[in-house]
Amino acid sequence: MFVAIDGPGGVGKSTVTKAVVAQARAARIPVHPTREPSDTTLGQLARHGTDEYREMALACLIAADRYQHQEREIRPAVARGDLVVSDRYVASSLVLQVLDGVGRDIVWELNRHADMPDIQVVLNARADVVAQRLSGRGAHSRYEREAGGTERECALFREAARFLMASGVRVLQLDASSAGSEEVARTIVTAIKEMWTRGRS
Ligand SMILES: Nc1ncnc2c1ncn2[C@@H]1O[C@H](COP(=O)(O)OP(=O)(O)O)[C@@H](O)[C@H]1O
Ligand SMILES: Cc1cn([C@H]2C[C@H](O)[C@@H](COP(=O)(O)OP(=O)(O)O)O2)c(=O)[nH]c1=O
Repeated sequence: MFVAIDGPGGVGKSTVTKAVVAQARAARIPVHPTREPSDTTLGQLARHGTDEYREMALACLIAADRYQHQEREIRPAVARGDLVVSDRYVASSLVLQVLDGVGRDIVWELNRHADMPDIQVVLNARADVVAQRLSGRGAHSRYEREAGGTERECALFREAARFLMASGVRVLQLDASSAGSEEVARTIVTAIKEMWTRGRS
């Protein structure tokens, strides 16, 4: 089973992903945590290259890393029977590459051969709350440094959630404005357990 957790920078994805992994392990589910960009050489080029690479070049670099990640890590872990939990996936491209000036149709086409997650979590929150968390943690990328970026990012994640749902993906939209990360994680793990048990009965 494959779960992706996406949302604006600073909303709490990494924190919630760690809590989901811990709670799923406590429920004796074998978990393979991962993230995108991946921790390979290609992924590091993307993660640390958002100032150097832009638009189509970055969209292709991110997609290339995603296909490599899928082939080498996600599919083998799913085949072993692990729950794969990825901090960021295609939904992030539908927002960040679009913010970067690439049309959504082109981003979607570049990602056409990417396996869709069994559950796509879109973690969102009020833009002022996200901006505050981001300033507390410090910006990690060009997108996070741009003024007014958070508001557009939050709105685009809502749009991406609708787009993915319309494309047949099971999307779980959660608001992390006032809920703590453990509470958000519990909601996600409940949805995972439901599907996990069904898949094994
Ligand atoms: N549910 C939450 N409530 C309050 N603060 C949170 C919550 N989730 C994360 N944080 C804090 O917000 C900041 C950004 O979280 P992080 O997990 O790094 O976000 P992301 O991975 O989405 O960029 C961190 O300082 C983290 O401790
Ligand atoms: C997954 C993904 C990441 N990125 C970029 C956004 C970020 O600048 C960078 C790293 O992701 P990010 O999760 O923000 O890194 P950190 O763990 O440091 O907070 O990769 C895209 O542009 N598109 C994508 O689809």
